[in-house]
Amino acid sequence: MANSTISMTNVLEQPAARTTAPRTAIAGIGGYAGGELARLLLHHPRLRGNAPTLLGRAGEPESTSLHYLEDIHPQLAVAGDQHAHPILPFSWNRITDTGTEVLFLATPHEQSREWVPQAIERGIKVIDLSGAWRLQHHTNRAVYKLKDANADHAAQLQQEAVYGCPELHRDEIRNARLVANPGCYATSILLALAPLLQAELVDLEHGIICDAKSGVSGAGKAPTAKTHFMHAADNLSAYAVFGHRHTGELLEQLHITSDQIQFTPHLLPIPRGILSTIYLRLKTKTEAAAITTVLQNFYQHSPLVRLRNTPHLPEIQHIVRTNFCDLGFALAADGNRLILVSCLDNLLKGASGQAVQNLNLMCGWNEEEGLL
Ligand SMILES: NC(=O)C1=CN([C@@H]2O[C@H](COP(=O)(O)OP(=O)(O)OC[C@H]3O[C@@H](n4cnc5c(N)ncnc54)[C@H](OP(=O)(O)O)[C@@H]3O)[C@@H](O)[C@H]2O)C=CC1
Ligand SMILES: CC(=O)N[C@@H](CCC(=O)OP(=O)(O)O)C(=O)O
Repeated sequence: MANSTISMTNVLEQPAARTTAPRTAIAGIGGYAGGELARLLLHHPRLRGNAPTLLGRAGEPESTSLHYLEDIHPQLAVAGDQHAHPILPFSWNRITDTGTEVLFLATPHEQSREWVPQAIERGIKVIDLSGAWRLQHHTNRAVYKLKDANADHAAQLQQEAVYGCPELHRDEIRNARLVANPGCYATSILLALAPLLQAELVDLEHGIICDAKSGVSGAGKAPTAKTHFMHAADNLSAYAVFGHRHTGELLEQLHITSDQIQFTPHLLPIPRGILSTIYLRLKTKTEAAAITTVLQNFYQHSPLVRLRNTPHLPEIQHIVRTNFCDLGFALAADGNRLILVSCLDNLLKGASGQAVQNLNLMCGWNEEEGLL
């Protein structure tokens, strides 16, 4: 996909909407993203009476005490029923016995890399929230140090994997067997930049700077020295400078080179939310109204992208616990220097909400169903 052909796959042929909902399953249910996925699927209007199968790690003994969703994610408890949603150990027999048609993997990259081929072999579609299948170029993927049991099969599947950003790849997602859900930072930056690059407005000679900040849940539930309260609280720190693994997603999806973009993530002392501030120069002096028109046209059929009217800019408090990405911009008086601000909830539009948006597309439903 060249810059000039970043697709606005908005209103092209839709497959017939499924009238019967697919059976779904979630692996990695104990994690932050898995918990949000469970919440969204349990309340999805198309999945009433058709709850997802909730899966823990493989081989867990059936008798451990944490066997109900309510135990791990008490916010999802049902009044009067402490055992509404059992969690089962992951097993392929269980997945096939329950008739699972779509498997969500909210698991670490290495585990997703291993399980995706096994699911596809069984005729099960996968929406993978990890980074395992997002990158087509092996040089970009090398950062994950992934190992494949069958390298040829993995290479074929890799080519088939669709990058699950609905605003960029709607049509491909509708017909996909394997959707690689985007990274959270990558989603926020891609949604801001794609319209302007498609319109060929950006002066790439001057380069683009992406200064992004994320809440701590982006790092998952296992605490580390960096995410420990004593390090993260009352603090703001840059990390993975010139080396964050989402850079590859930006390069591949925007068709730019590493010398044309600099991306620095920061850890914000809040639980969730990402704010990306993106600095660039335009090729020619441009009116703010022209930028607005480019964004409005690009997102006219994208119900989960909200454009803020200049001079208002997106803020984390307006997107937390929503499935939206909010976009806004400010143009300098010279008509040349542009600052874009993009904001989303890393666990929702940056992960689980986007995964459900992809499920909706795969089922021929409106992409915002269950997400507003
Ligand atoms: N957090 C975020 O903002 C985002 C996360 N993602 C991606 O989504 C995925 C899940 O992230 P997140 O929820 O934050 O991570 P968490 O660390 O919070 O949860 C990971 C889950 O995976 C389970 N798990 C770990 N190892 C295995 C294994 N070998 N087999 C089966 N299950 C395993 C854990 O089990 P247990 O409960 O037993 O520990 C846990 O339930 C990751 O790939 C992450 O990169 C993507 C976008 C944003
Ligand atoms: C704050 C924080 O640590 N954020 C995570 C990104 C979360 C994300 O999008 O995850 P994946 O690409 O792993 O799926 C990080 O920078 O590694």
